[in-house]
Amino acid sequence: MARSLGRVCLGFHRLGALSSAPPPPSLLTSSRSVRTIFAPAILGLPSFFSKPRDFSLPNSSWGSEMMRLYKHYNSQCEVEMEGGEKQEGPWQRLPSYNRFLKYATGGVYLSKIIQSKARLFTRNNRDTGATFEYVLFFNSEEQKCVAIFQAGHLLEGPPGHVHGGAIATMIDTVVGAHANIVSGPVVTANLNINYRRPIPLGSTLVIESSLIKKEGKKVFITCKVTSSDGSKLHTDTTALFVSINISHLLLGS
Ligand SMILES: CCCCCCCC/C=C\CCCCCCCC(=O)SCCNC(=O)CCNC(=O)[C@H](O)C(C)(C)COP(=O)(O)OP(=O)(O)OC[C@H]1O[C@@H](n2cnc3c(N)ncnc32)[C@H](O)[C@@H]1OP(=O)(O)O
Repeated sequence: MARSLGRVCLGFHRLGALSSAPPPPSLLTSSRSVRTIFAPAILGLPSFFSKPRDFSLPNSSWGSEMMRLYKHYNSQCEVEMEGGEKQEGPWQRLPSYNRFLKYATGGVYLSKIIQSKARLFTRNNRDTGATFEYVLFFNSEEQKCVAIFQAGHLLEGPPGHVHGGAIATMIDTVVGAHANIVSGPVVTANLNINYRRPIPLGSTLVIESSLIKKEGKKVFITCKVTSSDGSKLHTDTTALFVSINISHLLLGS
């Protein structure tokens, strides 16, 4: 698949955090790169706006495995050419904010308080390291998405181990981001997870998704959760996403 296609932006995270009106649908499926779309000049924003926090950057709760894997993929986001010139590498780190679209209501009545306080489920804990610590990378040539995930102590299900719903949340996040990059706005229609081995709390995991096929409105993706060294398979998943019209989320149908 053409590389430019994979350089699809998730720029509306940023837009949603800063703008007072929903971005035009054309921006949501733009094929411009994350780096390009995030430039304040393109958004027409004055430079005095403070940047919203990007949760996918390292913080003090990240353990050595999390940091090792982060550096491994991050170092491949930009490569140095002969002569010292820098170029985009095979991987792209996807920034992550805690709200995509500030004024999306899903087409139903939401009170002003709910609208203003709504936050992305996986990015809503102020106690860093307690729940979902993760960073996503995308490789457009290989059509793969990889998340490095450190499972915090508040995600307990079976004693000492991660709750299956928390694992499903992370899988949905990775395959959802992947499907969105491939196809624009989508929702999960089916998520089929085989839980093979329990995951100890505090573990660092690699979640890797691969595109199987696109068929009209449908996107089929598979996903594996493994230990950080790849030696243990914790889950394998097949997922189906279906394209939606973004205006349904913004305005209702
Ligand atoms: C969300 C907006 C996008 C923003 C994403 C930003 C990404 C940012 C990056 C990262 C961060 C986080 C990322 C998180 C991601 C999380 C995603 C979620 O959790 S989404 C919430 C849970 N999902 C729902 O609530 C869906 C509820 N269901 C529906 O809305 C509908 O049922 C829908 C749209 C899935 C299907 O609606 P119909 O059935 O009216 O659509 P028809 O056009 O008839 O179906 C299209 C094709 O799909 C098949 N299909 C539909 N549902 C199926 C199913 N469950 N199993 C098998 N096939 C199914 C149908 O048979 C049809 O196939 P044929 O074209 O005829 O071949």
